[in-house]
Amino acid sequence: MLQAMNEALARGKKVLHLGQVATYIPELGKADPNTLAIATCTLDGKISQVGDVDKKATIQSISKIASLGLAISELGEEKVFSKVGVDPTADPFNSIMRLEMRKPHRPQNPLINAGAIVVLSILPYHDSNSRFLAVLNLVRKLCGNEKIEANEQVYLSEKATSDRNRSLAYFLRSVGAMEGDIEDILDSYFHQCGIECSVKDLAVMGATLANDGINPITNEKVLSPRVCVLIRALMATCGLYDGSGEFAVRVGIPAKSGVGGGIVGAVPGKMGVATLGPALDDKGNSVGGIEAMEYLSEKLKLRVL
Ligand SMILES: NC(=O)CC[C@H](N)C(=O)O
Repeated sequence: MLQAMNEALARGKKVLHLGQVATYIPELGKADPNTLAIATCTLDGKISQVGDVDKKATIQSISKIASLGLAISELGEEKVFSKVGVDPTADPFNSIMRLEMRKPHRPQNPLINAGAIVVLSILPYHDSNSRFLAVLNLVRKLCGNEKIEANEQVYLSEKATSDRNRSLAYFLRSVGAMEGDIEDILDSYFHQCGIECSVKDLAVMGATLANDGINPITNEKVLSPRVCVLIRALMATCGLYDGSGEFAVRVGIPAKSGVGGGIVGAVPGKMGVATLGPALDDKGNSVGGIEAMEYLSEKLKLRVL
């Protein structure tokens, strides 16, 4: 295992120069583009990790898995998927265009920004902080790490600059696709995107999703098997936005990326696999992470798609 991971790391490091760290959230611009780490967690709880494993990064869009899991668990799939669709998009994660063009004006899936914001708006909590704490609690359980916290600088940096997400949310409310206090809903969105994890945390999250909701480290039942089936299907089709098709062809594992540089993969019945490398391609996905996962998937025969 470790040998294959070290080879994957070397492959990934070779392409880091092709990517750039996200700068549209100013704090993310401080990340070191030359770092890359890989971790795996098997369903019998064995963790392996290589590379810059001490680095942490904010999970950004990976948090959308947790808020979706929470929403389906608390409200049921029928209610959630009456507000957001389950179809992939060929548009960037923060695109506005199709929200106006498509009728009804419903975000195409819960893993693009518009969809994730709508999902947060229907969660049965009364304010930003209680919504955020529920998502944080679920991330901690998925990762089996009670010490996970948000990086307040990254959260506040996004909050201070996120005109695009504000535009999405106010537009959605204007067409009746969501209700509520937009600034309060967005505050919990920015806060959950700022949750900070190590590559090991992400590998355990992937393993919990691969294990139908039972965390292989803590043995806690975190999500139901049905919720995990839905999340994995959406990861496979929408997890890397407009890069999802290419990722399915190259890697073949249900996965979710974030602009902090993380990618979480869930190989059903086998393992979680994660990478952390903040140099991103033009779709906001980790260049080194994709390259490393492609190698590892081939070498360890992890492909399921
Ligand atoms: N792709 C991402 O990780 C996007 C998340 C980020 N917080 C945003 O809304 O822009």
